[in-house]
Amino acid sequence: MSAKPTVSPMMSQYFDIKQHHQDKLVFYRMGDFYELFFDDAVKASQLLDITLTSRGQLDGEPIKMAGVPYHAAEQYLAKLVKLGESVAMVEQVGDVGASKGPVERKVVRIVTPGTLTDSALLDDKDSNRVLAIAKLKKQWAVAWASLQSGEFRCQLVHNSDLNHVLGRLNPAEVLLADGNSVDLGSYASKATRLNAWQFDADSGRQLLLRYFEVQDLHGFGLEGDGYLPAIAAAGALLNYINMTQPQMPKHLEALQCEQAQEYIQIDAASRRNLEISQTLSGKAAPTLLSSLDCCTTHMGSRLLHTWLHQPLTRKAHILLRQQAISALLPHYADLQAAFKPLGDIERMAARIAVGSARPRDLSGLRDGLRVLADLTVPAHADSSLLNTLVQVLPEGLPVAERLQAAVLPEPAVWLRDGGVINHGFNAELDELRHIQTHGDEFLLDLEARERERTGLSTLKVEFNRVHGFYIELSKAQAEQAPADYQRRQTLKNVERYITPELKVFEDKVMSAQDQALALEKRLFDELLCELQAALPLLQRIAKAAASLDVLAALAKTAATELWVAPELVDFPCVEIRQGKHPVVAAQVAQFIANDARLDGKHKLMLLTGPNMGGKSTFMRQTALIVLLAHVGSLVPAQSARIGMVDQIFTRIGASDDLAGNRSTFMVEMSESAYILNHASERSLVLMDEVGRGTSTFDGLALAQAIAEYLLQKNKSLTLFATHYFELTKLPERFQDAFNMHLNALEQGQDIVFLHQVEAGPANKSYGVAVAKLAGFPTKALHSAQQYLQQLEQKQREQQAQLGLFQDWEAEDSLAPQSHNTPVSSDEPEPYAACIETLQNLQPDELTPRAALDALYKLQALLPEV
Ligand SMILES: Nc1ncnc2c1ncn2[C@@H]1O[C@H](COP(=O)(O)OP(=O)(O)OP(=O)(O)O)[C@@H](O)[C@H]1O
Repeated sequence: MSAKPTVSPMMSQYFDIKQHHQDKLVFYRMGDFYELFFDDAVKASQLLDITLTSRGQLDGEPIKMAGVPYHAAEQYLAKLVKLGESVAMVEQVGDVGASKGPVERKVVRIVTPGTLTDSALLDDKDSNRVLAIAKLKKQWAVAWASLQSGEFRCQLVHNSDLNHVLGRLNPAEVLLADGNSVDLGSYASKATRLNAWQFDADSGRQLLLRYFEVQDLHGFGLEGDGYLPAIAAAGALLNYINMTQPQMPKHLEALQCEQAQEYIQIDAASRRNLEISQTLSGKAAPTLLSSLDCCTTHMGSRLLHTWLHQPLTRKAHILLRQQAISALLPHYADLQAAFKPLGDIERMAARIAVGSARPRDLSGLRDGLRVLADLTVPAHADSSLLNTLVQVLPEGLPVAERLQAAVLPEPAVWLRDGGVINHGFNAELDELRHIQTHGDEFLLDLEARERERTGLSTLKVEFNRVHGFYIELSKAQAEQAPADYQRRQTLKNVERYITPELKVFEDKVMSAQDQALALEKRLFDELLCELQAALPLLQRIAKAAASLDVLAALAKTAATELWVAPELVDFPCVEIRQGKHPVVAAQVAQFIANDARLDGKHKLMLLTGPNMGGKSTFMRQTALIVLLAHVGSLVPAQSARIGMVDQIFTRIGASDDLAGNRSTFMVEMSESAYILNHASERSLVLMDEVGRGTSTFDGLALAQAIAEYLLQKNKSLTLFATHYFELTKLPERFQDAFNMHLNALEQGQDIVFLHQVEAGPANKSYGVAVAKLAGFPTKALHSAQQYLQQLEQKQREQQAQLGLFQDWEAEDSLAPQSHNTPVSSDEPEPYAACIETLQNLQPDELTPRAALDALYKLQALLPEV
């Protein structure tokens, strides 16, 4: 498209627009359709499964074209943004009648995955964040925003921690400068590249100052050169939002700079492994979130998602939530019942902020604010958090009252239809409406009069949108129509007429109607402006309501499942009595509760037991209980004492990283390396069968080295599940390592899992029995059993030999000083002589001592052999 060929004026207009939006699909409005041309048309036809056709020609070649109807555009947009595409919406902005060439068109908004505001395009339970990554002189920072909640934050990060932050915030779109090479992992497909200049810190600062109308950024804690990358990221983000929206949203909160240590650090792989909000297979359920989400509102569900992904590190903050949940245990049902009629006031406020609110948003907001203002939550002496949240709610009453006066109880869906502004709100509107309502009386009167005048029984006075008012007569009576009836429309069975009197009336009503519609629109816009000024208040109320909703949901789970408040302590410790997995417990008929204990003297639990015995479930349940304790929730256990944790790491399961082109083993080793390099004494580490992605010896050696490193260097609290029985010897050398196992019963060839965690190592692996359970063909199973017996026999023999040698060596007086030193001071005998000596030994001379001596002599000779 570089050399512009001779093109039609319309195509020329299209090219002018397209050249500024090369990386987006351009939806070009043509009458009732949005049309896409050239490569955009090909791409859209593939992605949306719509017909690819052509419109006109360029240089003799047909111009490829695909189109979607205007009224159905939203569903196509939703599909495209889900696939990570961005779309520039081009509308006709000029006056069709007045323009000589093609009507003037402009990009009125850009729809991108992270900057959606249209409710039809958004997932109700997703926070839909857009995040920018900036790098200045080796220092990295991220800034993120949600146009739904108004959240606007930034954080300085280490390159290696980017992964944590992305996992925690799960942005729908990631902005970064062209040429900035960074490993986004699974977020690579969500990247939008911007020009490097858009990340200029000076321009960013100016933009932030203008947006927040402040003199400097001190108030945001962002002054000082160290924060330049954060300013650059926040500036680029603000600029991008501005670019994509029809008007700059007014509801972004004062920019907050977060500290990394505010939340437990959990890298993306560990989040996935714990199945916090997504199962390992990418589904939304069953997960921790899906099990706990009994929130009444969507904004509550979104906040719960955020809380679960951001376990707190400050004990005082955690205790505030814990106390609030405990205080709600007897009352959660009342609160949830009261919240039932509450809509998603957070999203209503967001649509007010971006100027896209519809009449029902205002009535919903009015009703929601009223519900909250009327809420009677008993004062809670035990929970300052509850008291603070509840106090915010009545603050919305003046806005609710204003909306009550301004908006009809059940306003129309679309403003363009009228019927939105309340009676008595504006005298002029009432007057115009009066003309219309009295019109009905006039029409009834006219109908009666005309019937009487003409004597025609089928005569009716009616109205439709296309033809306006008319008098209708049946075909049979049409001939008797008076002379002043002018024909307006002929249908199969009826004739329609207009009279001078009806025309005068129509003009009056129509103009009253047009005027009323225009006035309603103006009043609605004024109301939106008024509400925009109240946005900080609306957001505060929405946030308080969402928090109460989450606390009530967590209280409900805790009350129905009999969860307990964990005791939080300042030293590394996990002591869980009768703990349960919060998700699996609900899925199996009878879940077996188990104890878990890790502390300064019990740092590394070696967990053995049969496949399917419940090792992974037990490890994950321990981590999830620790995580829930830091969220402030009660936990599924009889009692729990949890030390404050800084990071949670998991190395569980085997999966290829196809996108990153890494093999299963490579993924396993990278994740293990990451853990060894980052885990601290206050970290919780879950290692599930490390080393199984390679040969037995390599795997065992690596697993052993990893366990020892964790014990000696990281000193983290570790759950280490393994099938290498050799590792169960570790406690002999390390006092703070200990063995536990999941037990099972063997019944003939079958196995019964008891799912009970007990002290000591497992004595068998039951692999073949599990294969039987899995439906192995009998023949294959039989071979496996035979191989197993052979291998076990071989191992027994080897161990017996080893035992024999060990016994011999234990006889101190007999043992040589060194294996490599011949026992006697004689010169080593030649190899053949040695063999001869051995061969010549009489049976009664063949004592262990004699055999050992001969062997040592042989060994000493080996280099020469
Ligand atoms: N405590 C428990 N009570 C009841 N059922 C359980 C319990 N723990 C696990 N299970 C059941 O056993 C199944 C297997 O558990 P899990 O995946 O934890 O075993 P595993 O020992 O890690 O197996 P593998 O070594 O093959 O990975 C679970 O899906 C669950 O249905």
